[in-house]
Amino acid sequence: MESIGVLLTCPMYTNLHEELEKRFNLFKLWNFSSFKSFSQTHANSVRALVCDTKIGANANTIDSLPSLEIVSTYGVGLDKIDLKKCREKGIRVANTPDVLTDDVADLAIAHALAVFRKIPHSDGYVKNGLWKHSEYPLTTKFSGKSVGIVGLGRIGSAIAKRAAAFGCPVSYHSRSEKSEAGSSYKYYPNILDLAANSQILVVACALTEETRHIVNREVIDALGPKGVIINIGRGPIINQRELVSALVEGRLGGAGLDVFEHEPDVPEELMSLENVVLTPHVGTDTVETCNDMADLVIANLEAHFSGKPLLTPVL
Ligand SMILES: O=CC(=O)O
Repeated sequence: MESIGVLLTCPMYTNLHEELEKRFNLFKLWNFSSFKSFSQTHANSVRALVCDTKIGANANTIDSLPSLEIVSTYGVGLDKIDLKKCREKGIRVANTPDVLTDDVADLAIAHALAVFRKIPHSDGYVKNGLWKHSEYPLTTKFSGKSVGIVGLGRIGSAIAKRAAAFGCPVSYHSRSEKSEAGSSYKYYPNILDLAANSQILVVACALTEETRHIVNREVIDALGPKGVIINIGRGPIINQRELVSALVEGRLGGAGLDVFEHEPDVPEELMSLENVVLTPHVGTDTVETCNDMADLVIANLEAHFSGKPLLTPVL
């Protein structure tokens, strides 16, 4: 397959780059001054595109690559891929679900614990020598808090399982009631009712036109000044301006955020809040999971170019 042109949209994971380079004719977009300068010389050679959550495959990219057959994304989210365009042009799409579920769910729980028990803040307290002067103030219990999950897909379900193990009653909102959730988790057809009946709201749904800003001022106010929002999904699912003002004004109790509306920019107002825990979109970023994701990206490409069924097809 050495002659098959594969375009990598941005730096992802060194092992993935190396493994792709062994198997394909790999083009790294960031080695060119612009997409235009790349496509002027190499557009016809590209039969596959490997993208991620930072740089995906928009309509312009897809239209500029006349030989494109498959988009294999290093991640589960599809919000940076123009799926409609891929469908129209018969371009296959694959992602890396399942292998990353545990890590993202673990991080959601870690964020909840970090916010309620103020772990990063109390870590700073010890490291800055403040413990010698006074005891650390009391924090808030996480076990047993009611957890409302927005989106009970693979990741949302894994978070529900973990939250239940902490004795947290779990409810959820999604487009439709999930039969497999049975009587374990209460379903709210309306996100406002979910927020009003939860102490923690965990955002775990995909970003789509329907879910953009689904967590708005009303939802934040329904959660209230003791409520906590955890977001391991995508930044734009929450109206970030409203989230920041609710945190600054004390209308929301705290937040654990792995994703933001304009990554890597994070609102300055959040930096000094001790009830806010921030991580740089690292839900899937463990060595184990990144290796599994890289293997899956490659396995999907190899399956496609050998005429076999994709392992994890989206389209
Ligand atoms: O954000 C990470 C992913 O979509 O896999």
